[in-house]
Amino acid sequence: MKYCSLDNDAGTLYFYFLDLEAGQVAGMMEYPAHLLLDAQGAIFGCRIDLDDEVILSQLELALDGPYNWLDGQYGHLYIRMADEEPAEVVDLDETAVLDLDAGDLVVGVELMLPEEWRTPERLARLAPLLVPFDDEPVAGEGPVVFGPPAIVDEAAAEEAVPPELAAIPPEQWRSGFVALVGKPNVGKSTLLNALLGEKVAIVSPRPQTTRVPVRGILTRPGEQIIFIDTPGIHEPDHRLGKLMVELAERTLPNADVICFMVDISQPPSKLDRMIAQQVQRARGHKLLVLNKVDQKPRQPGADYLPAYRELGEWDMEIAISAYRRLGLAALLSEISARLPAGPPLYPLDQITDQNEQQLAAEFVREKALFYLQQEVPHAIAIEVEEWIEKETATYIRMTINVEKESQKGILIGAGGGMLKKIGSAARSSIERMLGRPVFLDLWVKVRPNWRDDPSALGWLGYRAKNFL
Ligand SMILES: Nc1nc2c(ncn2[C@@H]2O[C@H](COP(=O)(O)OP(=O)(O)OP(=O)(O)O)[C@@H](O)[C@H]2O)c(=O)[nH]1
Repeated sequence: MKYCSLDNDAGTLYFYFLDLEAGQVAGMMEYPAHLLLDAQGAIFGCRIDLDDEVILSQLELALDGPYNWLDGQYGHLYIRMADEEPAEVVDLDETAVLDLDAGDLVVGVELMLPEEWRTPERLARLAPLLVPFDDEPVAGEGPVVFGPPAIVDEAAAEEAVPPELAAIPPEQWRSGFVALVGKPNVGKSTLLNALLGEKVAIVSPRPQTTRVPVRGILTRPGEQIIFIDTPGIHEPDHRLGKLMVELAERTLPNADVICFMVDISQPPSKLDRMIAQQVQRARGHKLLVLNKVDQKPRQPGADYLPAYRELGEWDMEIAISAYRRLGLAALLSEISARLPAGPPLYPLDQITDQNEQQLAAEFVREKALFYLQQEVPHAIAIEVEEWIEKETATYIRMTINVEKESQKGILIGAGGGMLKKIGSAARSSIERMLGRPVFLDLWVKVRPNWRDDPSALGWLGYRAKNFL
């Protein structure tokens, strides 16, 4: 836990897991909560009873504290000031709210605390982390007001282009394309989402998550940066892989700035060397982006920076953690300084080139990548068959294509359990995106060998011309 804060008017106790800035909370989930009390009756933490809609990777920050832990058997998340057994566990009548950022990470917890629990004695154990509650937060200065989740405001936000942007004449703008390239799994999609503050690209711990280029558009006064998150460049072993690599490579010639992303916690590999050479041949400005600085080097004490530097000539090198949002302002200002003059290329309020249906299908693939092992999630392609806006919910029917009967069995799982798990996690992400309830109907079909079948790739939308 990084801070806590008490809003006495609302009767809410906040636990924060990182330095939040206003507007960073994009979604919420609610779960039963309990207070953990010591022998003096002081609160030293809480227990939140999760279900399997919350997936482990969402809890990375919440579990970062030295005494926080997840009892996986029961889904109990403990947020604690010390490693001690509670003298008493008190049920709270109101559910706790988990605050999620745009990447679906749990960044804070809100507990509705009845007045008798808001006394200095009850809060004494939290005092070292307690900062004053501030309803006019200053960016970077600690606690924020957790306003309504972003989805509530989405419709209004979509309509309104801030007048200060609309008033800037086209000749005063700068705009350009910024390619995020690198081998699989270095954090390109995580960086895109972090820079935009919205989830437009799915992320998973498995390589080759991104299949086609995804554009994310960042518009600030006088400048529009169009980021292109590319599939990780790798040695392909089927037609889909070849297309992924081709699409990634084709973004290089037209990019004004190329961010060559590497994982600084590991030494450069053959793939890093090969991609660096391709980047060197491109005309755009070349930034060496060293991601995952938060992670310890693979060999204790090793410094891989000189080896990465040697891979080419770089305009600039920048160390970041996309995951922890470190170094992003510096990266943005380096990109910004290299943008050519030119009018905005996309509408000022557009943030991605993907529509809601494509994103919804990607959320299903993301959850499959998370829950399924080995090759199965890579053999998945998703089609949206039906999308109907009903009065109380959006009805969505999707088909999940796999390549083999055995994969179908694994995807469905015993008693349908796996499909249910994937569906329920995906539904919750889609609901957050749409800001309304969703009924998600998932079907599974076997399409033998679709990743090597040109016509199947075509009708599944994996065609080069769709992305040029
Ligand atoms: N520790 C740490 N992990 C990170 C960081 N950035 C990304 N990751 C993790 O690295 C994994 C891969 O991230 P992605 O953003 O999917 O990587 P990618 O480069 O887009 O991957 P492909 O789609 O395979 O090309 C995920 O588990 C991320 O959570 C970081 O700064 N620090």
